[in-house]
This record gives sequence, structure tokens and C-alpha cells, in this order.
Amino acid sequence: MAFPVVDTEYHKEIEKARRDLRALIAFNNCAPIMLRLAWHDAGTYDVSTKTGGPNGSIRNEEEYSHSSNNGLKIAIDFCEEVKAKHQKITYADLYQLAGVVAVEVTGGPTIDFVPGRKDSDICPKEGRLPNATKGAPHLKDIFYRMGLSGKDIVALSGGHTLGRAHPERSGFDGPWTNEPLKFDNSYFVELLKGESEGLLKLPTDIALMDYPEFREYVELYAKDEDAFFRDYAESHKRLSELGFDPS
Ligand code: HEM
Ligand SMILES: N=NC(=O)c1ccncc1
Repeated sequence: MAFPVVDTEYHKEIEKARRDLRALIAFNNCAPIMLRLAWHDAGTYDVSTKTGGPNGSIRNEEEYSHSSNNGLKIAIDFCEEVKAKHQKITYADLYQLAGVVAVEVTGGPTIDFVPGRKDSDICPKEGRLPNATKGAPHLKDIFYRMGLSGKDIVALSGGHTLGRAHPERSGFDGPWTNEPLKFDNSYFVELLKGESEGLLKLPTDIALMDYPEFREYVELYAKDEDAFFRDYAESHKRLSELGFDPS
């Protein structure tokens, strides 16, 4: 598929879609699953083969039916409502815009969004996203394969400040924080607190404290929300542009 022509008209469509996404996310209270959709479309990127990444391929049943994507058809269908009104926008751009808006409308940092991603129908094989039951070495394998850093791993894991796990989707259950619709640094505060009744910590969440070079960021973000917001915005933009040259 071809790259979109990112002219004044395309930019205008993006801003209209941004407004529509704000309304849709507010009406459906669906910020968490929209952020998860954006991350799952982008997180398949392989920097060595330059395959996968934020290219809209997750809209294909071959990919959204992967067990790691359980539940994401809900977000894909939400996005179809916006796509129907803004046909020129690629799915690749729309899904990443949805993730940026989801963070913004829940009180998180503004994330710079540059449009121009092209769509692909080539679906990566299952297994490129992290397995929640594994530990820190696995996180390094998965995120380094994307071309991201240890700091990106910790900052992006802060995305779990939003939403919850659902037993019928992943087998895990519950929110990570007491305000799952508020984007803040409470994920890191809770991580350092340890076990709390009713709050979830995945093995991969706990693994962020296994390596000193990860733990230093957990401790920084738990005490300095501005630092978390600054680093999260940078890492989220990087994730959303994997394999995409915005210039
Ligand atoms: C670091 C490795 C990661 C692992 C192992 C992981 C694993 C999971 C699992 C098992 C769930 C529960 C799914 C469900 O049952 O509905 C989940 C939910 C979620 N994840 Fe992750 N995740 C990771 C990283 C991320 C990143 C980088 C982001 C975004 C920047 C993210 C955003 C979310 C959100 C927002 C939800 C809640 C979705 C909802 O409420 O429907 N996760 N994650
Ligand atoms: N955010 N990540 C996820 O939702 C997830 C990642 C891998 N396997 C199941 C769920």
C-alpha cells in the first residue's frame, strides 16, 4: 500500500479525527483499550528486518485473533467509526492517533504526533509482543528487538496506569492503580509499595525492579511525575514511529 499524501487537507482530516476520537473515547470511556491497540500495532516492530510496527496490520483478523490481542477487536471497531468519517486517514495513523488522544484525555502528557504512516496487510506471526508471565531478560529481548531501550521499557510500562486486566482476555484480573482512568505516575508508586489488595502486578511489572538500570527509573518516576510524563511522551512517540521516518 502507498504512503498517504500528507498535505494541508490530510492535516485537517487528522485534526478533525483527533476531535472525533476525543468525543468517542469520552463517550465510551475506552481510553485504556485504545492505548493498548496503539501499542499492540506498533509493538510488533523488528528493527533488524524492518517488519511489523505501526502499520495498521492489526485490523486484519489474522493478527487481532492472536491471543495476545484478545479483546482488541473492541478498539478496532471503535476506530472504524472514525475511519468511516475520515477515509483518507490510514489505519496506521488512526490507531496511533487514538493512542495519543487516549493518553491526553486521561490527563497524561501531550505526545507529538506526526502523520504519514502507510498501511500494510502483512501480519507478523504471533510472539512479537511480550509475555506477561516472563521476567526482565524477556522484556529486554522484546523491546531491544523493536529498537527501544531499557528506559523506554520502564517509561512505557507506565501505560499500565490506565485500565485493567480481564480474565477472559489474558487470564489476569484487575487494575494496576486505584484510578484506572487517570493517566498519572501511580503505577510506579504502587509498584514500589508492593502487594495491595485488589491491585494487579504482572510478573513483567515486578521484573522492572530486577535490574538496577530499570529500578532507577521506577524510583524516579514514582517520586517525580513530571519526569515520568517527559520520558513517557518521548518513548510513546518513539514507539508510534518505529519504522516510520516522519521527516
Ligand atoms: C512491558 C510489557 C507488557 C506486558 C507483558 C503487558 C501485558 C498486559 C496484559 C496481560 C494486559 C491485560 C490485558 C487484558 O486482560 O485486558 C495488559 C493491559 C494493558 N496494557 Fe499492557 N503490557 C505491557 C506493556 C504495555 C505498554 C508498553 C502499554 C502502553 C504504552 C500497555 C498498555 C496497556 C493498557 C492500557 C492495558 C489495559 C487495557 C484495558 O483496560 O482494556 N501495556 N497489558
Ligand atoms: N499491553 N499488553 C497486553 O495487553 C498484552 C501483551 C501480551 N500478551 C497479552 C496482553
